[in-house]
Amino acid sequence: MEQFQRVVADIVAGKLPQQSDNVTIYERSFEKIEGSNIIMTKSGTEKYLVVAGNGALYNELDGESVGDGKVCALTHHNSKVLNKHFEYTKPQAFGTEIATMGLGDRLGVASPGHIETVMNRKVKPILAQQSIRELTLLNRTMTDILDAATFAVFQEGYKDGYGADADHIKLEKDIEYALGLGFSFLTLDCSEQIRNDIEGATTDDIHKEFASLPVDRKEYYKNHYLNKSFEVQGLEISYDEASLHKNVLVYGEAIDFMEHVYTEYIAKADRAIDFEISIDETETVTAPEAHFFVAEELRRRGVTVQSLAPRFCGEFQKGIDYIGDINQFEKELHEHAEIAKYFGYKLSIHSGSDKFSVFPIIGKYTEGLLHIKTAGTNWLEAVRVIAQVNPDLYRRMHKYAEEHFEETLKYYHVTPDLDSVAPLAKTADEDLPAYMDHDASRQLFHVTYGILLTAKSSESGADLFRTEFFTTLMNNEDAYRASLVKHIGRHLDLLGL
Ligand SMILES: O=C(O)[C@@H](O)[C@H](O)[C@H](O)C(=O)CO
Repeated sequence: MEQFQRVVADIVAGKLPQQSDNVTIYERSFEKIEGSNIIMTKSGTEKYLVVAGNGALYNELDGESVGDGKVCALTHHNSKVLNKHFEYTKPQAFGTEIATMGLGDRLGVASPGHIETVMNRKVKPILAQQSIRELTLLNRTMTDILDAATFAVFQEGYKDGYGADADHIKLEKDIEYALGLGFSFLTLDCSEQIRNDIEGATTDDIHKEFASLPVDRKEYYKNHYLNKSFEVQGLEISYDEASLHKNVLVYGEAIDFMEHVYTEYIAKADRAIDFEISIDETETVTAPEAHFFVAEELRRRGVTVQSLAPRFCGEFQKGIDYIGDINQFEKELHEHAEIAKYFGYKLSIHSGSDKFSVFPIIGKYTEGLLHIKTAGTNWLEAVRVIAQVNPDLYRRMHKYAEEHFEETLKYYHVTPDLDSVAPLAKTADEDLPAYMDHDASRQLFHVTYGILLTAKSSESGADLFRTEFFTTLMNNEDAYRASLVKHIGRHLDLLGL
């Protein structure tokens, strides 16, 4: 810890420490608060808070004494101390007044680049966003992602607000846990309650099942929807008996679940929560009239949502551009955007990474009433950096990903043409980064992140890639930051944000 002597001496004197060969100084983090001076630093590949003085902040941070100061690891305890003393390091809800972007960070090191990307733009960052699926595949916790966001915001001196999305939550215990941790955004995944089987049912079967519903339910739906017309910005929406019965059966249980969660958790929360309904991860494409039916039912039941994610026509596969008829997509996206505006919530786009061909359409019709989610693409930019600076590591990861790809298909729906991937053995080192520009190799890495970052040697039990991956990335932090600023910046430019 001797390398911190000068840093400590400088902040004891209230001076911004000078950069040195051994210690990187994150100048925007420097804070002087009630008798304590503090700054974020990095030595080697590890980051530390360096604090001096005699205030509460100094006394409450856990760290190793160096001179008249302390050098503090980025622990959960120290994250909560920062939250206590610096309000801007805590996540917040944004409502529907400004566009928001989910910037899922599977590594816990992307947020500084994300913060730089969104500065001075018409969008707020949801820096902490990981689904239960991602957390499970990476052996990470919700606390880990909140801590990573807290330290990144402090490091960057970013005081314009960020969010934390407990993403694709299905279980009430996870809702309680996430809200208790301080998450500001809850994405309720209703895929378990949506009746995909109705899609293939015969009209007679649908009528019979509808007829079996309680009389009062049937009367309610008939009175409010049957042969009724709703006009949404020129879009005429109506429900005959067949379409009403189908929507009631497909979405009825899901809407009950949404109402329950809103009533029991969101409405009772002690702070504003951005509540998102996710019906995107289902086989059933959300027709505009189905979107309206769900939204109108939520309105009738007094449920307020800040965003809703339909399942769009075509395919929003991970890490690659839109697949489908762009003209049909434009027609339906326009209708979905008008429905969202009619009810006053943001249209949410999941798997929003890399959908460059449809971003102008999305930006045109949502007009900023938009939430767009990315995650895996930020991991792929890290893989790109590895390919650039550590070709041997890239080659070993690429080979392992190819060997284990099939295992990921139980978690993700991707259909890469792996035969189109250039043979690794025939690819020169300088051409390795180009794999991140090819759809199939992008998807190969996109969905094998968990396998790669938790892979262990069968002999020694040591991790195969993780340690070297993070060491390489932390030794090339600026390259990763620049890659994110360029790639996510391209997303926002095309969205008009
Ligand atoms: O991979 C995941 O589970 C998440 O990134 C999830 O897909 C997220 O909701 C998303 O859509 C990010 O693009």
